[in-house]
Amino acid sequence: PINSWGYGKENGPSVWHKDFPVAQGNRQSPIEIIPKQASYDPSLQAILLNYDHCSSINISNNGHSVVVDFDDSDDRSVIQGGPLDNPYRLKQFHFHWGGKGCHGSEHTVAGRSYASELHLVHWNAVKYQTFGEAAAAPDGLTVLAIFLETGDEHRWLHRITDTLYMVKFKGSATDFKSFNPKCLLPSTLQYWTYLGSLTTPPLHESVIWIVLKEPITVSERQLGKFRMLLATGEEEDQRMHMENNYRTPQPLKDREVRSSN
Ligand SMILES: Cc1ccnc(S(N)(=O)=O)n1
Ligand SMILES: [Zn+2]
Repeated sequence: PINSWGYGKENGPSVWHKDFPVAQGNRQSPIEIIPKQASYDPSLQAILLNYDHCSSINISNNGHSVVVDFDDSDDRSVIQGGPLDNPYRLKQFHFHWGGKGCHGSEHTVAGRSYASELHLVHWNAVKYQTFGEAAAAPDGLTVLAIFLETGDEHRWLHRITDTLYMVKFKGSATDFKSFNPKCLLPSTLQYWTYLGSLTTPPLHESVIWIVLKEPITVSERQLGKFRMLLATGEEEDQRMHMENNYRTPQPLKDREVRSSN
């Protein structure tokens, strides 16, 4: 059935096109970013994140990733500037990661992949009434992508990794209030931007991607806690760890990648 997609051999990215033909479309994500081929665009503005009154609601395991949802009933948490024509509201953030070693990110940079990638998903509430409507529109969403590399412990990520045991099973959720994702940003907000898609089904071609150049550093121990999450529910007897939940780079086709600097 259409909702059984995953990252396994039988239901992974190589067969998603059967249920979601747009998987073979002209603006799919992720992509390999080749810095030397990106064009510096002086008209690109700085990214502005107004997350100060953000209100996270809960953290949950949807079987594909771990997701922190936000109250998007008003413009309290928005991203603006950069390539965007208007503010976009923060809806949720989630992660993609590997099994071990340095694979796990979705976007790659000149062939190099990172251990993980954080996606902050925002929607255009100026032009569209609901997230669902925006998710189907070519300028409906913007996702801020942040690379995670392994090294020293991240001083704030523990607030997330310490709760992961409570959402071990697919379908589990727990309260997760007043978490401001600004603490997960790198020190500079230089970025690449291009037009792409959701990287998981339904793969809608509705995302203005903003990929930060500077990764954040997390420890192997912190990353290991993500790998303890299960892609299976508490009632299922075949336990499957949630790891390698990333799609590999898709054809760039007729797109350009712009650089902020
Ligand atoms: C909300 C949502 C759904 C599907 N895929 C994504 S992603 N991985 O492109 O950010 N986000
Ligand atoms: Zn994602």
